[in-house]
Amino acid sequence: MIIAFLALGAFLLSLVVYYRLFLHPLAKYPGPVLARLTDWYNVYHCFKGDRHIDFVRLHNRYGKFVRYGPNRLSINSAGALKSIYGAHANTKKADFYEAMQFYMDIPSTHCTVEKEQHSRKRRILSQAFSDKMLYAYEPLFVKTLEKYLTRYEKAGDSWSEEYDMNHEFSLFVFDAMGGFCFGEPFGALDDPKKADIVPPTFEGFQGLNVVGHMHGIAMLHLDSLQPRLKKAIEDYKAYSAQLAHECIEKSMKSEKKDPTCVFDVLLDGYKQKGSDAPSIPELESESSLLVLAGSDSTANSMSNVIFNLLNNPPTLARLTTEVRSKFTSASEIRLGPTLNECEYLFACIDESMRVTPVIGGVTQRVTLTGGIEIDGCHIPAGTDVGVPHHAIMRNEDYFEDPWTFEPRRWLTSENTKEAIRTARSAFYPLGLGLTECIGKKWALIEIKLTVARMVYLYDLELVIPEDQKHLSPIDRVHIREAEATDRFTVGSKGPWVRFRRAK
Ligand code: HEM
Repeated sequence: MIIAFLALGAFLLSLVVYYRLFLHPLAKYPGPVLARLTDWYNVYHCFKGDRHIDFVRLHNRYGKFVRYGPNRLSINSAGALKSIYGAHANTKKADFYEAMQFYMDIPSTHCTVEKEQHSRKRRILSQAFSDKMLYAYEPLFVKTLEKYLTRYEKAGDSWSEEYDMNHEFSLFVFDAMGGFCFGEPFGALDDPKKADIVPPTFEGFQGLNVVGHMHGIAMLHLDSLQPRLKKAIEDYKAYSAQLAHECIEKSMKSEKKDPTCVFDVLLDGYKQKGSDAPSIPELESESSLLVLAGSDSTANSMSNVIFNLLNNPPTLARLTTEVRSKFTSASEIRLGPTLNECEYLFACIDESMRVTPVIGGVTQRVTLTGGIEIDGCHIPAGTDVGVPHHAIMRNEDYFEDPWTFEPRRWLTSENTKEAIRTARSAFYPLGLGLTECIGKKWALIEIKLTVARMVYLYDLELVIPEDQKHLSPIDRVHIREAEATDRFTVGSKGPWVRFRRAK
């Protein structure tokens, strides 16, 4: 009897193997055999946290189209960006995003898959991200930034101790997100324990990346084998719900007329009780999304900018000259025309987001009825598709010397219009279309103000480990990337930096 069962099992398994390798609609696309057979390939790399590197490896080996799961395609081309994420793309978010349903009662905007529901949630959220509101949030951000930058004052004219900039920016951005979302910094700069919720939450999210690729893991409760996943997400859910509640209570009692943080705007919508008004559980869900979506991505982007600048001293020198010549005091560095004239600053930030992107893997979409065309290939309905951030932004079809940090590639005065247009067509750090990063303008404001003030006030020196001193800047990028962990956003370590008062 047992032998009959085993034989039947082996027969069915061989049918699945045969179908997936030879008859499946994606059978003609190349990829590792294991990935063409099973999503355990993805589960393994999500656990390992190296998807950002793996997609680069896969595309180097297999070319533009890679089948990285039985029903998943990664496509390394600008044409794919448009077909998959463009405003009129015949796609929606893939069921990867529904993994959150196992842990949260109400999906946030980011995890809402159905297009209509997503656009309703996004409409509500976007009121808080208008240009007018971003100006209203700036004063509190600047206050937090000023406080943060005093940390390095004590060094005076000699070099300070070394600081781990990833840790430094994590504390600062977490505080800034408190102000941005709830009108009050969380206090992590004074008491780093206040940010203790952050590291386990990101470990939890690495687990969520795993479940996203194989819902069966949560359905069969195998996720309890990774206790940190459930516990971290539950702790974070309780934490963010409490933040939302405190903010709602405060706002109900407050006489404040003009909104000064995201929650003020969302609560205005709630109080008006219109047909589109968000409910309290929805507000809680959005609050959990915003703090997370805005913290790790921005802190890592900031530490990457500082790493790239210090890893390429001539770029730091040029940026320092630009910033110190445009402003006569750090307090002048605010939003406005003078900041907008700092074109090299903007180019450095774009270039850093290109050469060291902070979103790993691919952001997955599924093709709808009728499928889509990508670069002349028909992709059938129901296929999970995406463009890998780390591969496309280092693709030499779009970027000359793709691994070199070269901000001049973005300057119209120093590159041809054609080269810039080609580079822009594959530039994708903040997403695209109707699901692009809703916080993108705010993120760029935070990074610009922070980097400009930092290089205005301080000279910075990179602490290079002894065994890396002989390496080229590009080698150091590879090392940084290999040491980073992809848990949807890519968390890097360092750089370690010394400060002294600007000379
Ligand atoms: C440099 C920092 C940032 C980067 C690189 C970044 C990148 C991205 C990307 C690529 C997406 C699309 C993700 C996907 O399709 O799954 C996204 C979505 C999102 N981001 Fe950001 N982000 C950053 C900062 C922020 C900030 C500061 C906020 C808010 C305060 C924010 C809020 C969001 C939200 C709410 C979504 C979901 C949008 C939707 O589903 O419609 N992000 N972000």
